[in-house]
Amino acid sequence: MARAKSHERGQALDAFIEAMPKVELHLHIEGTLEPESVFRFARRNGLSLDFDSVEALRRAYEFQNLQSFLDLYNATMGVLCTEEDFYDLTWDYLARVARQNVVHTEIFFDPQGHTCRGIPFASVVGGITRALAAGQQRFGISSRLILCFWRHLSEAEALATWEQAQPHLGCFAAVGLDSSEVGNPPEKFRRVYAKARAAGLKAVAHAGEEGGPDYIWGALDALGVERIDHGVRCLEDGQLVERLVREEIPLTVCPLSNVRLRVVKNLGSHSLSRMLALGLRVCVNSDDPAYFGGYITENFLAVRKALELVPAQVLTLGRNAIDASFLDADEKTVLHERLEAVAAEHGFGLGE
Ligand code: HPA
Ligand SMILES: [Zn+2]
Repeated sequence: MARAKSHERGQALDAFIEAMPKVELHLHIEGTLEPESVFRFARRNGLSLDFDSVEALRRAYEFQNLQSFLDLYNATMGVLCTEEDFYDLTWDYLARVARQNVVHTEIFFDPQGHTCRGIPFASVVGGITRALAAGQQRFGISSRLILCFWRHLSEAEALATWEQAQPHLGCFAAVGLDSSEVGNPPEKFRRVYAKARAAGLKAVAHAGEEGGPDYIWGALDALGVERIDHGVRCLEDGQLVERLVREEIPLTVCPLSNVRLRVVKNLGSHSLSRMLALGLRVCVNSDDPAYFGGYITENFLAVRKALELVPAQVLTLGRNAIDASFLDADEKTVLHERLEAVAAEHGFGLGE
């Protein structure tokens, strides 16, 4: 009887999760490259692949750690060649998450993964930004674009990328830092981040995914970031947790990614609930959904079930994402009102 009741409550919360207007803040657009699209882009660009079928490629989506994922991710993005490819990739993502009620998304892209193959910077940015504008028109999804530096490359290469970005600065809300974390600490990118912040961009960085708490301290102190991407390893350092809580630094947590990259053993042992209880500003995101088994709704549904989240926790995650976004205050107010309205319709009112 008690079990039936709790099953019903779970189902009601899942219905709310599906309907909830969602904000995504940690999404690599190249990580939305579904196996079918890898083949479609390869075909139209006359490229051959190391895999002879979509199924064979999907079977390769089995990772031991961050690096084994990055090796495949960096290789498959090689099918993206033309502005049209970047447009289609971004459009496909927006069309898919429109069905998941995503209302705002802040998207990373990795320019160095393309310019290193001779693809013009302008083709990459042009295709993505045209699709984002079309997505706003067609689906009402607002967006921001975040230029990421690959941290396994040198500081000089990041500075050269920053120079290439100059004609397009109006397209970017922020700079970010991704790729192989351990051995490539934030301090390596102090100067390029200083330039980006001086140009009026905001700053975020992946830190505390595979790297320890030092990488989070470094991102805050050397790079001046406003958000930490992942950040789950902050729990190993009480003083750091205190600071993140006190300074209200958002952490863009990606549960399915953490499982697939073996940052955590399984979802049931994920620290998301603990982080919420500590007052950390966590939100739920998909990272590289084509590779990790789910977009934002699947991430929410999976943690709801594995961690037995209650409505108040789901609402806090939704509210945190709105607050952590780079939208202005009026835009945030509108999204909060939309979220609370849908929550009320589902019987999960304010104060839950
Ligand atoms: O989760 C990630 N970590 C680091 N680099 C990445 N590039 C795409 N996804 C990731
Ligand atoms: Zn990421």
